[in-house]
Amino acid sequence: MMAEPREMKENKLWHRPLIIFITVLIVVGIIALVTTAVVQNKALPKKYKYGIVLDAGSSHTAVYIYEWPAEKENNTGMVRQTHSCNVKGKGISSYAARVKEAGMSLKACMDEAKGKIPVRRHHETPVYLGATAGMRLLMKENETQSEQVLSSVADFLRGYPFMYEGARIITGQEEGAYGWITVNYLSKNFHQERSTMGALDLGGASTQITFVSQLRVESPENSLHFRLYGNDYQVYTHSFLCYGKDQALRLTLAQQLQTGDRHLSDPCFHPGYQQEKSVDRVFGSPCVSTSLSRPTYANFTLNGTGNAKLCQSNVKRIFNFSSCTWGRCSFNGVFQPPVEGKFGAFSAFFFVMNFLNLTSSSLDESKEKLEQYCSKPWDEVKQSYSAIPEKYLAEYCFSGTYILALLENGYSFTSDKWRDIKFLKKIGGSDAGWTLGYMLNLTNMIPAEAPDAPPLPHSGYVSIMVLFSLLLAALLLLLACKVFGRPTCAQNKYVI
Ligand SMILES: O=P(O)(O)OP(=O)(O)OP(=O)(O)OC[C@H]1O[C@@H](n2cnc3c(O)ncnc32)[C@H](O)[C@@H]1O
Ligand SMILES: [Ca+2]
Repeated sequence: MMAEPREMKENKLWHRPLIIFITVLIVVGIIALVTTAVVQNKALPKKYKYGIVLDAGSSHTAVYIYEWPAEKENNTGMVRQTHSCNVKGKGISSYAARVKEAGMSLKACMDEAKGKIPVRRHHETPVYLGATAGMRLLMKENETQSEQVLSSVADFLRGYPFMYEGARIITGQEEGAYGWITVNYLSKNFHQERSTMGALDLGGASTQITFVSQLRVESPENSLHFRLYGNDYQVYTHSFLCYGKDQALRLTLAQQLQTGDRHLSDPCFHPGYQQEKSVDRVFGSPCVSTSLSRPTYANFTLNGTGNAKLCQSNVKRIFNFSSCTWGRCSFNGVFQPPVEGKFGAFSAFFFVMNFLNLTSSSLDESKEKLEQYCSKPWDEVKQSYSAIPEKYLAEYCFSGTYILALLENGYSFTSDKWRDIKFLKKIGGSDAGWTLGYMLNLTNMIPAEAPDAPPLPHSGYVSIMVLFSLLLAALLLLLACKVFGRPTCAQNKYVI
């Protein structure tokens, strides 16, 4: 080995601290880089937000509590139902004659909501009340009473520590649209290219049908346009007031009472079923056409005969198929394009079809099973289902027949299209219904454009940062070795 010239040796001596300094600087830099990346991207402790929606239906009121992670509120599918409470008693429209009590009827469920939502979130939790067909009917009958009922519930809700956001009657169009948004949001159908699902809702006083139609929606009142998460949707919707299952029963009974006989043989009720009913209950409804003549007697006796075929022909009479001024109609002169795609059928569609065990039957099978069920003697039925309230039990034969007639004859779900209907109550733990869609819309949680997603998941981002930092360190060390030629660098030790 040749001796190094003296000058070179001196130069290398001052190199040592410089190299150490640079190396320390690089190491500190890398540590800072990695730490920043980790701290910056560390999953923050989840902060939840809450929302309350009261569904003031014709038959009853339900209170729903929703929850979502605050930082992800614009992502589809993040909001979920955490709690629901059924208000005891009937719907708010039944308080027309004692309006002061309407608000108080909500107390138990609202107190429960107070306990379910963390106290520190109360003041920022919005509360919405939406009333549907029962209140729409009361509004027609007696506007003052309907306003009084609404102000009674509004005043009561204002007394809670939540953020009161209004109590109003929603339109049938809104009810259909928000039901459609709910089922598709919960099914995560607004993602990219997934096709949407139609929504079928059967209440006590109205029923809604909503679906995406490729065919032009001829009537403007049935046409909705949405841009959600970057996609455009042309949606058909219609709400039939008076065609919920309770009002449909009244319409059917009123038709049958036209014979003038106080003894009504009704094929929609089980053989052996007998009940004294009030004429006023039937004809007092604003749904019962004034063109029908009202019997002079106060009560009539309903005798069940249990014949689903006859029941079906009675039920069909409440639909008017004779006039249509559009290209095609469902019934009562209402425009409807042919049904398209899959459908989710919820509320009473589910309660009834689930009870009758028809949720996965074909149309023909459903008709057959229903005939058998309706023909069962009432005593036998009562014995077999002693846990079910008589009010519901007595009406399943009628309700099942009505549902089949509405879907097949009303909306034209043929045997092959029948398979596209899924009877459901919940989707991933949240109830199907208009309430979630209503809240998502009012809190601006459904953006028109898709939110920017981070290009990498958190773990991937950190891994890449660490890998690149190490690579950078190795390169810099190598560079340092080349430049300063220290003996610590393996190859250089022998070269120099
Ligand atoms: O939409 P609107 O028309 O305002 O009415 P609603 O919201 O009160 O209607 P629901 O979906 O709550 O209920 C629809 C109907 O189903 C009935 N119902 C509820 N639970 C039921 C069950 O378990 N079995 C049978 N019927 C049921 C209820 O009495 C109504 O007649
Ligand atoms: Ca409803």
